[in-house]
Amino acid sequence: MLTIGLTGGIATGKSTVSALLRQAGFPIVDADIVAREVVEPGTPTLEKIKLAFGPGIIDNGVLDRRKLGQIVFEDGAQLKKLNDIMQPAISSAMADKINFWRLQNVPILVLDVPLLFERDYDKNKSVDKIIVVTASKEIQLFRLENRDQLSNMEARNRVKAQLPMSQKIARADYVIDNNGRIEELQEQVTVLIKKIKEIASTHDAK
Ligand SMILES: CC(C)(COP(=O)(O)OP(=O)(O)OC[C@H]1O[C@@H](n2cnc3c(N)ncnc32)[C@H](O)[C@@H]1O)[C@@H](O)C(=O)NCCC(=O)NCCS
Ligand SMILES: Nc1ncnc2c1ncn2[C@@H]1O[C@H](COP(=O)(O)OP(=O)(O)OP(=O)(O)O)[C@@H](O)[C@H]1O
Repeated sequence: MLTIGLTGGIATGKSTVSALLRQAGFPIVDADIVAREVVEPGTPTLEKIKLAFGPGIIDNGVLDRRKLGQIVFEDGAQLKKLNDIMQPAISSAMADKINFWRLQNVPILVLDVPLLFERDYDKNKSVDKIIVVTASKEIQLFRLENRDQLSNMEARNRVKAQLPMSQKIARADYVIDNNGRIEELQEQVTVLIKKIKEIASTHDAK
């Protein structure tokens, strides 16, 4: 199985690329979805978050993501506290999902992981090739503010919580430039899909 890591800066367009790869028939494991699943009502991870951040963070049994986001992205110590709780649960659920697809004998698997480098997916041989989706800081902030209804400062804090884009680009096998129109993004993804299929056809079964 050829495992492709898909990452980039926040709001640079990973989910948009991921949707195109899914349309091409590639199975996807999405770390943002996993991160939501592990805090569903009644989970032990949600209970830990309640203990750490107080009962006000839960509304009718459901995690108040907006409130928690406001707390953690403006205070590094709070973000670390959340990461320490979430990381083991996310990493174990990710491993289960990857294993599921391995057992299905799929030739290609895409891991959509915003924090791929921050969580060392590149170091422990979890991925064979890495795609980084990039956009200028201005475009990134503009898309983030609009998509998540954040102030400029809130958006900047979220960008700052991740490894700088230049370091992600330096560690990429393929870089997708998403500064332009969606059509231009689609063209780059089409070329990449062809390349990935070629590599998968010669990749050793693992
Ligand atoms: C703080 C939370 C509740 C805010 O929820 P919200 O719905 O506003 O954002 P969402 O989860 O959709 O994440 C949006 C983007 O924020 C970035 N992001 C999320 N968590 C983190 C983090 N811990 N550090 C840096 N960036 C992060 C990612 O680029 C992600 O794609 C949520 O992001 C969360 O639970 N984060 C911790 C879990 C985690 O590490 N997720 C990333 C998986 S790789
Ligand atoms: N080429 C583009 N032109 C205009 N808008 C775009 C383009 N690409 C993506 N967008 C929009 O920008 C926003 C961010 O894109 P997307 O959600 O795909 O980013 P992401 O990298 O997955 O973000 P996150 O890190 O938060 O998961 C979305 O609202 C999306 O519709």
